[in-house]
Amino acid sequence: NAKIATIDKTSDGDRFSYCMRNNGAVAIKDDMIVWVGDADAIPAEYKDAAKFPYHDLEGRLITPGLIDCHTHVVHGGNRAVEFEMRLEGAGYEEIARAGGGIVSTVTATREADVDQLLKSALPRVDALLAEGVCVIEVKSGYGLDRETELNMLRAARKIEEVRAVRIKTTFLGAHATPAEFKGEPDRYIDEVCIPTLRAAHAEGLVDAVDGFCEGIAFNTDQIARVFDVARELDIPVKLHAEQLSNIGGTKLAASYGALSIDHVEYANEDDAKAMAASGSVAVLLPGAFYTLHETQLPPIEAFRKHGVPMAVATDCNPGTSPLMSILLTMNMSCTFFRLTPEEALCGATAHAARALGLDDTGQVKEGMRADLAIWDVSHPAELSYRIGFNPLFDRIFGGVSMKS
Ligand SMILES: O=C(O)CC[C@@H]1NC(=O)NC1=O
Ligand SMILES: [Fe+3]
Repeated sequence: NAKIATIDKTSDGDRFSYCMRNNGAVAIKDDMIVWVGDADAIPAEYKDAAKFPYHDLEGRLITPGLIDCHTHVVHGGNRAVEFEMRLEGAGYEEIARAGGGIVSTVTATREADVDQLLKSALPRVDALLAEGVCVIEVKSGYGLDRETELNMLRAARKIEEVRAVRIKTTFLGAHATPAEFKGEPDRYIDEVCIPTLRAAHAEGLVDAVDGFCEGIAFNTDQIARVFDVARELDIPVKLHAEQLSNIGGTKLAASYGALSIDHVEYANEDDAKAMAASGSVAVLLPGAFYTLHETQLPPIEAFRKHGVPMAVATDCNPGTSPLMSILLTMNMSCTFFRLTPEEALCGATAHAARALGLDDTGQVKEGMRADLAIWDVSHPAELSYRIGFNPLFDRIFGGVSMKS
C-alpha cells in the first residue's frame, strides 16, 4: 500500500501531471515509490542503486494504474450459443424463449458456489491485470435470489486475497426480475432485492448500489425504492441508465447524487445538466454499444459542454459486452464515441477512480497510492490507438512491481 512520496517537478508532464509522465523513472525503497519523474532528472541521492534499486524505465511512459470501473466479471456460464443464434438471425424474443439472455446466466450462476464463481472469474481478472489494471469494480446481479447474490459478492471480495488488485463491489440485485417472479417486479424488489441488500450490507459486502433502469428491467419508482434503502444504509449509488431508451433513469440517479451513471447512450442535454449539478461521472461502455450494434451515441458534446467527467469501462458481462480489454475499450471510446486519447486515458484512470468514489488512486500525484502502469510507448495516444495490442512493460501495485 505504498504511496508516491515525490514527483519530479522538472518533468514536462505538467499538462498531464494527473495522468502520465514521459521518459519515466521511479525510485523504489522498501517497496515504497519514493520518486517518480524523468529518467534524466533523477536526484543524485536516488542514484545509489544499492540503497534505491530504482528502475530506470529507459524512457518508457508512466501512467496511473488503470481502473475498470464497471464490470460483471463474476458470473456463471457463458452465452456463446446465444451469440451464434443471434448471428443466425434469432431475435431477442426467440433467444429469451430458448432460455437465453440474463436468465441463462442466472441459472448457471445459481448452480455455482463461491469458489467456483471465483475460479471462473480469475481468467477475466487476469486479462485486465495484464493490461495494467489496479482497481476493478465487480457487480452482483446474476443471482437474483438472496444466497446467490451474496455468493457473487463474497466471490468478488475473495479476488483480493488471490490477486494484487483492489476490488470495489456493487450490489446489482435490481438487474432483472427472475423467472419465479415473472411479471411481478415490485414483489421481487420488496421480497428479495431489498432484504438481500440489507443482508449484503450487514456482511460488509457492498461498496455501492446499482440498478438497471430500462423498459426491459426496472422503472424509476422501483429503482427509487432500492436507492432509498441505499441512502438509509449510507451506501453510494450508481445506475445503468438510458442504455436502450430514455425513461428518466439519469435524472433519478442524479437526484440521489449518484457516483456514476452508466451506458447513457440515450441521455440528453438536460440529463447532462443534471449530472453536472450532481457531480456524477458518465461511464461510457462501448463494448455493449458494439455488441448490440447500437447506433445511438452518448451525448459526448453535452458532457464536455457541462463539464461532466467521462469514464470508460469494459462492462465485462457474458451477454452484451463479453469484453476483457480496457485498452480495446479505450480504443472503442475514441473510434465510436470520438473521445480524444487523453479523454480515454483519463476515463480509465482519474475519472474511473471518481466513478468509484476513490480519491487515493487514478493519478500520478504525491500522496496517491503508488498504483502505476509502465508502457513501452513514447506517446500516451498509443494506448488508445492500437487495436488488440498490449504494450504494458510493468504494473506497480501499491509500490510493488509485478516484475519483481
Ligand atoms: O445480458 C446480460 O447478461 C447483461 C446485460 C447488461 N446488463 C445491463 O444492465 N445492461 C446490459 O447490457
Ligand atoms: Fe453493466
